[in-house]
Amino acid sequence: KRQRLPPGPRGRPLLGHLGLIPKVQPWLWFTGLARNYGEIYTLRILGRPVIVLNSFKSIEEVFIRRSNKYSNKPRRVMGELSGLTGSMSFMNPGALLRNARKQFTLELNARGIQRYHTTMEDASRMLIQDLAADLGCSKLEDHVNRAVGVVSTRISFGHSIYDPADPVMRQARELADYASHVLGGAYAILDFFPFLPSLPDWAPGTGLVRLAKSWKAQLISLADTTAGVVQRDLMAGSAPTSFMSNVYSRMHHNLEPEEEQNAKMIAVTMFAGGMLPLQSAILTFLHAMARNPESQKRAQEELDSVLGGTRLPTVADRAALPYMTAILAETLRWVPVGPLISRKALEDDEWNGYFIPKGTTLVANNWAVSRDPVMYPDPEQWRPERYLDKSEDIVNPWDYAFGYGRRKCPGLPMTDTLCFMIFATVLAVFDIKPAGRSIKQELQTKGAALCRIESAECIVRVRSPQLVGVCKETNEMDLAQPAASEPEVRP
Ligand code: HEM
Repeated sequence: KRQRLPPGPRGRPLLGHLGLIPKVQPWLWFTGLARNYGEIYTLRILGRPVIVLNSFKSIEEVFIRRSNKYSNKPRRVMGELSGLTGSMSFMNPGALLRNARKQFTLELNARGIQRYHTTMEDASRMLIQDLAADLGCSKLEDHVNRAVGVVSTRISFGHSIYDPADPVMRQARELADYASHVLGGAYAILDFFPFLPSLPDWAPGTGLVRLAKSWKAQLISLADTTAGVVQRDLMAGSAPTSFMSNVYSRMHHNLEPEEEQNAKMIAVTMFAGGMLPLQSAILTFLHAMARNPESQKRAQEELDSVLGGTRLPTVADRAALPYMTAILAETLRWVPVGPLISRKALEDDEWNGYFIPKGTTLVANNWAVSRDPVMYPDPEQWRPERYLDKSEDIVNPWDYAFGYGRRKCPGLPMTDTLCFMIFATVLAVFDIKPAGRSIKQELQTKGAALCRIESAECIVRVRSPQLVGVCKETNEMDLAQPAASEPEVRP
């Protein structure tokens, strides 16, 4: 019997489903289709198949068990034109990606990240100070960006940038935002008509090419600026430990120009690439706490029982705070930062009685996984307890929220520790409350390749003035210096 693609909804003549996929919260549309067409279905875009996988089991079988065939990314011409193919998320498997992931992981695996624990604890305290000075949370996103930025820049090139309006931070945030739109297919017209870039400048559609060139210039300037800072510090003999300083020191400054260029791109990815997902997770947490006072109270009781209300949490307290870890798991599930993850089939394949032609785009619908009512009863409800009840057959959100197989997010260990520190410190010091009288019941999300809640809608009230005082003792000088207690773990 001739094998076929998974069945799916009918599209329009020629266009297929092009134009039918909503620009706002597309993950809801993809998930809605799964209710009618089952956990695997096919869409068509201009005649090309797109297979959507909507269950953890099917994604695991394809993206993880067959990751040798499904680790390629769909082509993004706009990414190529703007130089983004030098950053990991846009690379295809090969020596360049292998090397980038190896270097990244060497710096930020669970052991490597220990060198930055103190920086993370200090950044959490800085966030407390910012919130204490703005209890109405009128500049909440700035405060979150500052805390995340301080850690990301410190790890990547050794300097903590405190001002969210700093040009380097602004450029990095803009670039990250642009990259997430490219990944999310905002400029897909170039993928379907890849000849557009070779048309003369005056031709319609070529404005995108000029736009790509300006982003490329911004990317190069950012990479050169940060590497320049590290070189200056090394010359002065005062370079704090960081990814970039470690690369230069390890290679005794004998880097080939191409190796140096690759390392610079990894450094930029390390701080710019992580900022938006971290920001999303922290805002989700604050929003969830504001609308779930019972859950907040339980977490605070757990914190008080361990800290006695007299000291701030540290990374070492993690094992004694299982409910805090459950809150982090529920944050990753409730608003999955990467709701739709794409791959391209490397070769013709057969799976589950279906034929998958070479070049087919496959989409892992992480939103659908997070809403699976069998794994997560009442999936729209915020319920961290679900991870503590060992009798429930439950998939750990760490197994999908960070992606799959050979492309799984290398920022996981950093996220895990930083989010834990920030969540625990905020709850030890503040009560989080809704910003208005009531809070919208329906969860509103926004974004492209990266998803986040529309608005955190919260304010804070000090529950421990004593701990706010402890946070004030952390000053910016402490953050700027490598802490003496940071262990040296590099081989
Ligand atoms: C809440 C935090 C985060 C979440 C939920 C998250 C999620 C993801 C997801 C879903 C992917 C796609 C994986 C795939 O294609 O299978 C990814 C890739 C990636 N993430 Fe994260 N991420 C987070 C934080 C970070 C941080 C802090 C960094 C940097 C320090 C980072 C760096 C990267 C990189 C470089 C890739 C590309 C990997 C590749 O394509 O090989 N992420 N992340």
